[in-house]
Amino acid sequence: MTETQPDRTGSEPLLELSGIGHEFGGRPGRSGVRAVDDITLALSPGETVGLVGESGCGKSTLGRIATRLYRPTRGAVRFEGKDMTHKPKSADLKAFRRAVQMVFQDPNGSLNPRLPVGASIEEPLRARGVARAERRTRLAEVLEEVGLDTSAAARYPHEFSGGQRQRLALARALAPQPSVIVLDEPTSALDVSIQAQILNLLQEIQQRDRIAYLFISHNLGVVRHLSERVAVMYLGSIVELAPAKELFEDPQHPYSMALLSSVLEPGDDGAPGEQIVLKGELPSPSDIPAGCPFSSRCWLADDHCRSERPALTERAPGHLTACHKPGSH
Ligand SMILES: Nc1ncnc2c1ncn2[C@@H]1O[C@H](COP(=O)(O)OP(=O)(O)OP(=O)(O)O)[C@@H](O)[C@H]1O
Repeated sequence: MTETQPDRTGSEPLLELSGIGHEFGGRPGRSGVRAVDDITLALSPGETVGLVGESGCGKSTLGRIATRLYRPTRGAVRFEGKDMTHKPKSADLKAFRRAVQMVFQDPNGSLNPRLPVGASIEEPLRARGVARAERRTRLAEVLEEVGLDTSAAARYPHEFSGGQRQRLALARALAPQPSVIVLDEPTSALDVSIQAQILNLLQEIQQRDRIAYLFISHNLGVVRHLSERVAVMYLGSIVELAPAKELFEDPQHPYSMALLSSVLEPGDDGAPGEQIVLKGELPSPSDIPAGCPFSSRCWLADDHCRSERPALTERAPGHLTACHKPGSH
């Protein structure tokens, strides 16, 4: 799709993904798993964009492409207007790697079990040649920012609880003073009460430092609470992108309606909303249906839907839907 993404703040987007496609295991003459298919999405300073969709729809792959942990098979990642995909200048790529960080569901991936956590948090700074004294100052600052005592730096990962370890992973991501953090299910492995603490912390940090978040989560309630905009993914594509409130109150794509029906609030009459149970299996990403990818499970689908893929189109300000029959029930 080619639409320019609406910008909440009116400022230049910080991070732009345009026409991103990604295949795993493709070989010349043989297509592989199409994990991400033609995604365009932009993040502005200080905003949170939620990314939701069933397991396997490509959320993590897109998150990894946004941080350039993966190089996309197609399309471009731009940071502050500069292309980071096709032979970027090494100074630009270095600035990008500092400014765009990722926090994973499992904090253990960011913390070396054999090193005191302070060393793991300082590591991204050391890699950039930041002097020792400055690293130490920054380490103390980020530990304080995530609500831990500076004495934590000398202890080892196994000495901390799961919630504390996620605070430490966040401290490591914050150390280089990023402007974007991709959060991939950052609280899913934690107890509910600890989840709330980490989510509050993320909000505090964002308000203070104006960091943009790409927030990947299965927890629709949390996504609604944290995000300004939400993108709904199905089989590697964005099928709907809208301001969070609008999406949750009035989803236009049948897939969004089904997905969000699990968290519907009671209607005006107090009766619970109707839950939509999708029929059929999620197709394999290596065998995406012709026409609309959702047509094989959509109760509204007709021949047109099965033959022509609907483009993601802006139908109301900031509200884009890829459906031939948006808003139909
Ligand atoms: N390294 C890989 N090699 C091959 N296929 C992969 C790889 N990583 C992901 N995939 C496939 O790409 C598709 C998208 O996976 P991805 O992990 O991005 O989805 P997801 O929406 O993040 O899922 P979940 O919510 O379960 O984390 C899936 O079909 C998955 O099996």
